[in-house]
Amino acid sequence: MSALRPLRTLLFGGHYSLTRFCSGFVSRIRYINKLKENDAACLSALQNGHIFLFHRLMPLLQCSAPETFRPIALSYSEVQSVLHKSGSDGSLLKESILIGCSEQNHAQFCLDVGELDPAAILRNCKGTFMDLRKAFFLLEGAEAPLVAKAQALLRWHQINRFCGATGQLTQRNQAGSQRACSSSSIVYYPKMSPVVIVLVSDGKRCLLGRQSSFPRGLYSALAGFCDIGETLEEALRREVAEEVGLEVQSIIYSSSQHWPFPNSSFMLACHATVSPAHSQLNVDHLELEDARWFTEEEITCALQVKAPPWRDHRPAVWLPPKHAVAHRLIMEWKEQQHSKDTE
Ligand SMILES: NC(=O)c1ccc[n+]([C@@H]2O[C@H](COP(=O)([O-])OP(=O)(O)OC[C@H]3O[C@@H](n4cnc5c(N)ncnc54)[C@H](O)[C@@H]3O)[C@@H](O)[C@H]2O)c1
Ligand SMILES: [Mg+2]
Repeated sequence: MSALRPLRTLLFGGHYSLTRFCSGFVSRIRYINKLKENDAACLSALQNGHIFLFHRLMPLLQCSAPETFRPIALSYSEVQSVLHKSGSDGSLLKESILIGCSEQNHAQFCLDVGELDPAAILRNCKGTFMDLRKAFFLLEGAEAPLVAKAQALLRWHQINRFCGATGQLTQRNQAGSQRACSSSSIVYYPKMSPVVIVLVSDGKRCLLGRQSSFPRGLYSALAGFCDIGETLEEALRREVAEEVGLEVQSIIYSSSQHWPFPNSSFMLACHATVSPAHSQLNVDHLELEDARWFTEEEITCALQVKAPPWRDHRPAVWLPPKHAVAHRLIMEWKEQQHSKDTE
């Protein structure tokens, strides 16, 4: 990395306040770790914990304010009652997966009730099952990553039921933090694919691109999966060269994010610069439908569009919503431009 940021920002990416790391944090982390290692302790925590329901990977949400939704935390006995009333014997509850621990020290779990009739479930508890692509942007700040993590873990268990070496069924531990094959002794852990995401600047403008699969008018920072054996910096330089034909001069790390779409990426977000004399784009149209330089004024204007825009509102350009790390990169760049202007 060409520049170091203050240690707190580097470690916590600015997403957390320091108060979160005072008393209670260490004990919560150790408690979660214990539940991952001790099946009996995890089962007992489940009986006193909070459970978030999903149906075929769609979270159960309740409307808390106009255009704002919250996941519903149910107790063990509430879920037991919902399952019984929906025609299940309740044994499904043991398939709950540990996702965290609340600040009030309640272990948090998720459970996919995809084999039951959703209408029967919803008759017995308030709320609605919503596609995560829609739900993610309607959730409050702290709850969106928790729901995304829960869905990622549920998906991982659904598609990793068999051992790649023996073809045998794998067995999960009670927390759902791993699956093991008794024949090969291979232990599988949930995975994220590292992706570099970069906001390139030529000093005055920033570079955004769009894929043809993006919703109309959406422009974002350049992104790409890291190849095996690459460093973050190598992946970033390669992606920028591949997608827009530019050579970056400097790289500054910003922050990171788990991104659930389409399948658990670990987004590593950076700023990079190119020389204004070498900022002519040569876009690879197999990868990107379009890439363009945007001025600060154009960014300010695009940020005024509510993201995602209403279906009948078709803005020419709009930017990733606040939960996306691309949004954070754009805001940081804008702030930096502003501080340059006032220097
Ligand atoms: N959170 C955000 O702000 C944000 C913003 C932009 C993009 N993203 C995410 O970044 C991810 C990567 O961006 P991209 O699509 O431009 O990547 P990309 O430029 O690397 O192109 C995707 C292609 O890379 C290949 N690939 C290589 N390794 C892969 C792997 N491990 N998994 C899947 N495909 C792999 C596939 O052929 C795929 O079609 C996307 O999943 C997107 O959702 C997140
Ligand atoms: Mg890309």
